[in-house]
Amino acid sequence: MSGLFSSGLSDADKRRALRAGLASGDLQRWPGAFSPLVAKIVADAGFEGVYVSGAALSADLGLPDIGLTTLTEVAARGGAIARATDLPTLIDADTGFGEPMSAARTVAVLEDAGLAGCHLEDQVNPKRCGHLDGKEVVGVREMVRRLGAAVSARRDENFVICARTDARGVEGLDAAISRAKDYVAAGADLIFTEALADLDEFKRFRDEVDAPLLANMTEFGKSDLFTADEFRAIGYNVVIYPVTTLRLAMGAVESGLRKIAADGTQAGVLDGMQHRARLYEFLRYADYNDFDSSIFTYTRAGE
Ligand SMILES: C[C@](O)(C(=O)O)[C@H](CC(=O)O)C(=O)O
Ligand SMILES: [Mg+2]
Repeated sequence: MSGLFSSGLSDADKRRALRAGLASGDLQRWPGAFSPLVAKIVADAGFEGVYVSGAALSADLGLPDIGLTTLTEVAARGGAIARATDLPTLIDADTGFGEPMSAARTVAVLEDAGLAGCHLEDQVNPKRCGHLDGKEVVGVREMVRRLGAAVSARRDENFVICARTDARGVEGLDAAISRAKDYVAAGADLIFTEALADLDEFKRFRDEVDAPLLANMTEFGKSDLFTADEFRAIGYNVVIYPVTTLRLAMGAVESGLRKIAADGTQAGVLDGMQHRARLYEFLRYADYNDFDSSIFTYTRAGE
């Protein structure tokens, strides 16, 4: 019955797996999961890890991604998602929810919630989506302080601290690369290269930064959509599809509801739905029934 009520692996095991994936030289593909059930489908589809997007988490609460969510909300949802599978989960911690001491507390709380790692970005507070214009970054020293505090708060040395630089769109590529080097020196385990323009820019980062690198393949943003093989060919370590599952689901929800409103029945949209039977497979309904019947196998006195 392993993994029935929570993950089948310990948090420490998942963090070790995340470290091994980063060291493997193979591309790690982490789709965003906006709910624990979505994380189960990510695992079933054969991906190496799960990502929890700040943009998707805020959108799910009906909010724009401008730093309105709290650490408590993010840790609770992220923890529930992390516990839904045996895969490691990396979560978006935005700017760390405050000043450096708050960033340190953020790491401790996310560790306690069962996450395998988080990313902190070098934007000013309140942050913006990395693919919009008009964002601002803090100075390098400020971000190094943010990272240093985060790294010092970690108790499991395998919890991954990923540093994201948003500087490409603000200060240019050279500055972004130079910041990445400073962030590695400050203890970052992974560098999130945000909103690069083309594959050559990803290559430049790969050539110049001696640390695992993460590419963000968010749709409708500043970067074209490159394939997993293109990232493998240039030696990137991780690709995320942060808001993809939310966009897929919301596209289906919106068009499905319009059709039901027009037709007066769901009959015309059944084919696009996850069947009850498939849902029960993901939820392991049968295993819960077995568990239940193995617990309640008592007989009444005299029977
Ligand atoms: C990766 C990201 O930080 C997220 O919250 O998922 C976003 C994604 C998006 O808004 O498309 C970002 O790139 O800023
Ligand atoms: Mg984000």
